[in-house]
Amino acid sequence: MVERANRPSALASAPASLPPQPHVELSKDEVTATLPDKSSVKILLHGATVTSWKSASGNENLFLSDAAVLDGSKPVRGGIPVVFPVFGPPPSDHATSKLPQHGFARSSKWEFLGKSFTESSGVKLDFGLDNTSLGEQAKAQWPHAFGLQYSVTLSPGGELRTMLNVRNTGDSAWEFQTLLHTYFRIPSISTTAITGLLGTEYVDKVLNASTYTESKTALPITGEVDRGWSQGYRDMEPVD
Ligand SMILES: O=P(O)(O)OC[C@H]1O[C@@H](O)[C@H](O)[C@@H](O)[C@@H]1O
Repeated sequence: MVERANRPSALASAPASLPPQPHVELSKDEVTATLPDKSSVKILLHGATVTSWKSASGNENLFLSDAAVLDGSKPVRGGIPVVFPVFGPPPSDHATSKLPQHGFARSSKWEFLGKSFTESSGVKLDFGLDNTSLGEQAKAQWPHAFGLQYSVTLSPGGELRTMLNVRNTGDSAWEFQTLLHTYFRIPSISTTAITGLLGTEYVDKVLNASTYTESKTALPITGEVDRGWSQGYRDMEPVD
């Protein structure tokens, strides 16, 4: 055998093992992703509702009612319901008027479009819903062509990002409202207050839907509160 002058050197040996990867599990009804640091997220295909978001310590960040129904027969009470194409009860003189409160996205079965690993060693889970996959009732109540893509990204350290992309895939314009209606879990309601609302106007649904101006720097929650703040929030954050 003749020895070649420019014989390629042997490839550097592959690392013994890859660093730990995010683990994604898909069942008939839900998708669960767990990162190597043990932070995790769980999404029900019904409504693409995030029902659990845990930090690496195992701490749950979302509230899910003990009475929540997860079999697809009702919207989920808790987690992050996706509100589309109308928020609240639809106005009677609007194209959404026949829809149920908060629209149909939270009551529809979404498709899991796939997972991708992010540069920061996190994982992005994509879900889709379009008019062709809606139930007959919803199609009749809101006959527009649309495509929704909802991305839920979990990053090391347990940071969660959610992004909803709305496309009009038809020929005529339509109006919509949307909201990621997040239910945060808090350690104790009696030690929680909301800051950043001083001077802003709100509609109080508990008090005949009248409009008021917030007069407190830190708003404690001492009873039932159901309010919609229509102005921009200023550094709003719950404190305890
Ligand atoms: O009971 P639903 O339809 O899930 O809505 C939950 C809540 O949604 C909020 O946006 C409304 O202000 C509340 O009045 C309502 O209770």
